[in-house]
Amino acid sequence: MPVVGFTGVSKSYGEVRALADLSLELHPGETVALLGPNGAGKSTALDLLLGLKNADRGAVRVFGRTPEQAIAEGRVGAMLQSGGLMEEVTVRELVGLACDLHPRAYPVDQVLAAAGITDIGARMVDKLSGGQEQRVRFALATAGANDLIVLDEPTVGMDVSARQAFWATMRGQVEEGRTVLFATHYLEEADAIADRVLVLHQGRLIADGTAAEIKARAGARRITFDLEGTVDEAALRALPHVVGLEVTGPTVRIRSDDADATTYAVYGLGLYPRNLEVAGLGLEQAFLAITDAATAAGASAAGAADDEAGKR
Ligand SMILES: Nc1ncnc2c1ncn2[C@@H]1O[C@H](COP(=O)(O)OP(=O)(O)OP(=O)(O)O)[C@@H](O)[C@H]1O
Repeated sequence: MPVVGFTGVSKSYGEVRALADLSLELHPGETVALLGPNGAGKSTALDLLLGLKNADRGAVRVFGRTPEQAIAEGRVGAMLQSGGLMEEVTVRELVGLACDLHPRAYPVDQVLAAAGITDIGARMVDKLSGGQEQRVRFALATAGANDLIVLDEPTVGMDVSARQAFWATMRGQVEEGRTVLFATHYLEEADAIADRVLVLHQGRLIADGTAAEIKARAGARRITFDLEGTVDEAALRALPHVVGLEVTGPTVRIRSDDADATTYAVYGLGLYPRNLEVAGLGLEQAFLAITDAATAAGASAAGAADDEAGKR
């Protein structure tokens, strides 16, 4: 049974369509990054998964149950961006409360230690720095033995060492067999941590695979070299497998989905490229390439629809 199942899920806020016919499954033990530009629908998807909002159409299942049932059974822990922490309590009291409420709670001291906040246990919650507050949220999400942990931009506001400690703790959770789903704008985190990456764009799933697969799909490699004399952009653009071209003075940057064939063809033009480098695209560049292509496809589909409407 999948840990999470979205089947044909749509959700709108008035005129704004946040999710459009979204279907996906998460499997036990996966660490999944949910990526997408601002407004892509990530938080909406997580809110539906946690039963905080209802879908207009389609079904959301968590361990084969409704989100509310799965949460009531203590199978899901969540760390969200929104919502303030309770005031006028200490960190230890707040985490203790979360442990009291959890059907499968860990001892408070263990939760505090795992989140790296033992030393601020006596501090009032409303006196914390942004990064400390994030760690407290993390402690609340891991107060008990959850099978699924859902994190919305978990490391925002954390410094470098807090981030490293956070992900080390999460790795420990995954090693114990938990499934982790996290939304993020930090693509290097997705690349380093996730074994599966989902890309949402305008409420639709436009990519689903390992980071390596997504990089490969995005037009894979970047070829950079310098040329002497005038650069014939049209000739370079017409080379086989070129999916992007950028020329700055003597420097040519080509994005190619077959770097070997493109490089061979550069020599075939009788050119002598200097300082030649071939490098893989990073996940960030791949993400931009995929989402830009989806935006362009959406715009041309809208344009075609307008043309059709114009003909009528
Ligand atoms: N309560 C709401 N009322 C009206 N529109 C909303 C509401 N919540 C979200 N939206 C809209 O729905 C769309 C999806 O929003 P959502 O917050 O799910 O995106 P996101 O991918 O999490 O974005 P971000 O990366 O900026 O956090 C956006 O266009 C947003 O403006």
